[in-house]
Amino acid sequence: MSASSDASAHGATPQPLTAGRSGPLRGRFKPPGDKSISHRAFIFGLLSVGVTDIEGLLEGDDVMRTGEACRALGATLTRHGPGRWTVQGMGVGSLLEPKTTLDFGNAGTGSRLMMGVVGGHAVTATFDGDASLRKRPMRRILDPLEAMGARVVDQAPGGRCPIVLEGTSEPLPIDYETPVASAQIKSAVLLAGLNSFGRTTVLEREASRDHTEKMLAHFGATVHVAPWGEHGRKIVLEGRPELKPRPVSVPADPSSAAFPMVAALIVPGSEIVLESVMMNPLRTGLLTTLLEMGADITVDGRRTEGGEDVADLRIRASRLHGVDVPASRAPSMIDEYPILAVAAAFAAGETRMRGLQELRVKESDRLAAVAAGLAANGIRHSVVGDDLIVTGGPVPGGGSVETHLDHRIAMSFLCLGLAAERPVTIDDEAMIVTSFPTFKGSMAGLGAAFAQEGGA
Ligand SMILES: O=C(O)C1=C[C@@H](OP(=O)(O)O)[C@@H](O)[C@H](O)C1
Ligand SMILES: C=C(OP(=O)(O)O)C(=O)O
Repeated sequence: MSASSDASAHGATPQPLTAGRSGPLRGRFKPPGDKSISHRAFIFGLLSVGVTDIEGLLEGDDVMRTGEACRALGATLTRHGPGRWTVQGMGVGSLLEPKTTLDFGNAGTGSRLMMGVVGGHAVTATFDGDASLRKRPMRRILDPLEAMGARVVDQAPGGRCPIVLEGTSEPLPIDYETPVASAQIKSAVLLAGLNSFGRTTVLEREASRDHTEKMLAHFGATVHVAPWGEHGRKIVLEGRPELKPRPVSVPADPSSAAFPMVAALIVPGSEIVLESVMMNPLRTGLLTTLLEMGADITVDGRRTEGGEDVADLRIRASRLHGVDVPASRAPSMIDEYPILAVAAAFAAGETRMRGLQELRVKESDRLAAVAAGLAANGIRHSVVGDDLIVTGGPVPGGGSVETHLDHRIAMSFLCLGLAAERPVTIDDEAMIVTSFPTFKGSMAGLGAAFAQEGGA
């Protein structure tokens, strides 16, 4: 049960990749489907009776692992074309016991949301994943699930995967205040609460992404969301709804859009358009921050697609300046700090990113991984408590970056290399498939080519 070393933890030879100085980026494309909504599309398909149609699904490894888990719990998943899937569901209360371990690979969201599903059903399942997932804290999910009546049969030290979870056929309705702003904790509790005879309440001090609440309502559950405290929310779910299949159209992922967006800002002469990017206000913290930094980004054609606001973003290379990013903004851009640090490296003056403690428990310790990557490339920075401070200026580059099985570290430092003085190499590109499998092709379409080792 011990974690293997990072470099070979996905069972394959590491694949280094190098990014050198690029000419101007030009062109337009629609980033891939949102990862959060794609996981949930499969899960809500499983929990509905009948056939759910999905379009625009992100076919990244993380989401495919969730799909496999849905199959193991009884759903029939069929692919009809790129991003087009149907799920023949089982319904709340009617899941099958999985015969094999649910292997979630690199996926925190998939594993944690599915723990909620299993915890609220009369099934026992084993949860596991790669060396990165095995390091991530799961007590934050298991604690509320135990309060609802689920039982942890086995767990690795510190409440980590592999975990054997025995769910309950009648989860107790609870009122639960999440200890950190986390859509994964909130979602696990709500998904477990679906099979409860009572009302499940989740309280969060800072609002986190609200895709689960929106999709619960879309699939026919009764869910009330109200403001709570200064920035928080109270979510109340009535248990035992019969979820009805509803079509899901997955909008483009703002967390994936972030990479070409920052690349276009820092590579001189660039001008690109990113089409139909989701503008859910609980996901747009990076856009807000980049605009404050002086980014030339125009938001055109605001419209609604699949229940979410979307827009086309026109991004032109810009002279950025440093800003102070408040901790209260973190939930709306939690996955975007590595690429914001890259933007900050090219901005005049200091950028202070406050309150990044949750970055320490992502696919890697992102605070440490970003700091190491900045150091390797000659960028002035410091970590003070949970704040990251980056001082922009000429970016020497020339560094080798350890990605620690973290897709966002990999893509961020490749983008850095496109505008640095010397090429930047990452130790392994393999994890990029978890969230943005078409990253290299999309970037190449804009004119940014990366080179395998020896081919630079
Ligand atoms: O619910 C989700 O889909 C996600 C929630 C966030 O995690 P936390 O809830 O742990 O902050 C985020 O980092 C992750 O990429 C996706
Ligand atoms: C944190 C992330 O994902 P997850 O928690 O699902 O592994 C991410 O995609 O940046």
